[in-house]
Amino acid sequence: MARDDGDELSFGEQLERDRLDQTPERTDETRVADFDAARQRRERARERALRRSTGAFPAVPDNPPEPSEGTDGSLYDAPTPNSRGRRRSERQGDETESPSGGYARFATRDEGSSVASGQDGADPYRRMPVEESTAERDTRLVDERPRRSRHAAEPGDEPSARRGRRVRDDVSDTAAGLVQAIRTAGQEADYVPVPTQPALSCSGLRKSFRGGLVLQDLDLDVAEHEVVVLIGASGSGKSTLLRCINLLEEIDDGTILLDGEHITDPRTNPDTVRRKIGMVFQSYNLFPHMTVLQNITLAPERVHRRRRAEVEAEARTWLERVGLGDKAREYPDRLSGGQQQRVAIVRALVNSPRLLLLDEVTSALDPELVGEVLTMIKDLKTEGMTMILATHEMAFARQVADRVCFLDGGRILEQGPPEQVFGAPQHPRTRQFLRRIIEAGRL
Ligand SMILES: Nc1ncnc2c1ncn2[C@@H]1O[C@H](COP(=O)(O)OP(=O)(O)OP(=O)(O)O)[C@@H](O)[C@H]1O
Repeated sequence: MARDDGDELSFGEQLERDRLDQTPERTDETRVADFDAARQRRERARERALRRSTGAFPAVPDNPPEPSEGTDGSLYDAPTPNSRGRRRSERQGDETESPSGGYARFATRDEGSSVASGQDGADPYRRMPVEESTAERDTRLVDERPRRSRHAAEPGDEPSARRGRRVRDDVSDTAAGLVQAIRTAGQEADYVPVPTQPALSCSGLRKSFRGGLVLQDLDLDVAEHEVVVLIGASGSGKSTLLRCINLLEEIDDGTILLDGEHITDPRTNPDTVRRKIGMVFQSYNLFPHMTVLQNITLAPERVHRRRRAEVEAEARTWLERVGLGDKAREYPDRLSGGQQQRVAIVRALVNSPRLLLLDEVTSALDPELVGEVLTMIKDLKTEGMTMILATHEMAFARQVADRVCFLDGGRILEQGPPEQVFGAPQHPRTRQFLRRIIEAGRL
C-alpha cells in the first residue's frame, strides 16, 4: 500500500491509517497530524527495541509500570507473522511496550487481553515458563544470561528456520516467533525471554571452487564472547569458512551478518568489515622488510586511516601485554616462530576487532613454541574476545572452546560443548574422525 505522497506504508502504518480513517468526526488535518505523530512514536519504540536488543535490561522491573495499551493508543509497531491482519484490540496480549519503553512481555493463550489490560488481578509482568526450542535460539533468558554464551546447538537442528532473520529490524519478529513457540507448545513460562542477536550469523553459506562444492548450506551463529572451534579432516572447509567470513573469498550463496549488518551485501566495503574482524593465518604473513611495529601499524594507518600516534601507542601496549615489548623495533627474522605468530595476533587485535578468526595458528610452529601462542589465545578468551578458531590441536580445542563444530564435506555435521563432542560424539563420522585422532595420540 502506498501513501498519497508515494511512500510505502508498513503494515502497522496501514492499520493505523485504517483506524484513523474509520474514526468519525475527524478532519483531514487532524487525521494527518495523528498519523504522523503515531509514526514518530513507532519510530521511537523501534529505536528503544533496538537498544534493548543489544544491551541488558531488566526482565522484571522493580516497579513495573502499569500495563498499558500504550499512552497514545497507537498500534504496536513491527507487526509479526502471527499478528498480521489483526487489530490491536485483538493482539494486545502478544507484546506490550511499556510507557517507559522498557519491557517486552508475553501473555499465554489463556490470559487473553485481560492480563495486558491489568484486569482480574493478574500480574502482567510475572515470569512465565518457556522451554527453549530451536526457534528461540537467538534469545537469552535474562535471569540466567551467562557472561559467556554456551551456544549448544543440537544435532538435527533445522537451520533453515533461522535463515534471513538476523537483521536488526527483525528483533520484534524474533520475539513474536518466541511467543508463537510458547503458544504452540501450550506451556506455562518461567522466564521472560529477551531477544538478542548473535555477534556473527552465517546462513545458508555455499562456496565452490571450480565446480567443487566446499561449503554446503552452512549455518553458524556465534554469540558475543563465545569461542567456537572448527575441527574436521583436512579439506573439510574450515579455512574456507573463515576466509568467507573475512570476505577474502566471495560466497556463492547465503548471508553473513556481523552484529546484524549484512556484510556479504555487495555494497559493503570489505576494508570496513576487516577492521571489525581480525584474522590470523597459519603462516604469520609478516612483512620481512618491516619492523614488528611497522607490521602492526601498517593496515590501521594506511587502510583504516587511523592516526599513527594512536595506533603505535595501542600496538606497544599489546606488545607489552604479550611479553614482546622489547621487540617493537626488531625485524621478523630476528624472532622465533612463536614470537612472530604472537606479533601476527597483535596485528589482528590492534583495531579492537569485534571478532577474531584464527586459522591453524600453531600448525607451523615447533611443538615447544605452540604453548606460548595457545596461552595468548586462552588469555584472549578470558578477556571475553569472540573467536572462531580452526585447529588440529584437539587437546587445545577441548580446553578453549565454548562450542566445537565438526565439519565434514563443507557442512557442520555435529556441534556442541567440547565435553559432548569429544566425550560422546553422536555422528558416526565424528566418532570415526576422533578415533583416528586418538589413535594418533593427539587427544
Ligand atoms: N583457492 C582455492 N582454489 C581451489 N580450491 C580450493 C581453494 N581453497 C580451498 N580449496 C579447496 O577447498 C577444499 C577445502 O579447503 P580448506 O582449506 O577450506 O579445508 P580445511 O578444512 O581448512 O583443510 P586444512 O585442515 O588442511 O587446512 C579443499 O578441497 C581445497 O582444495
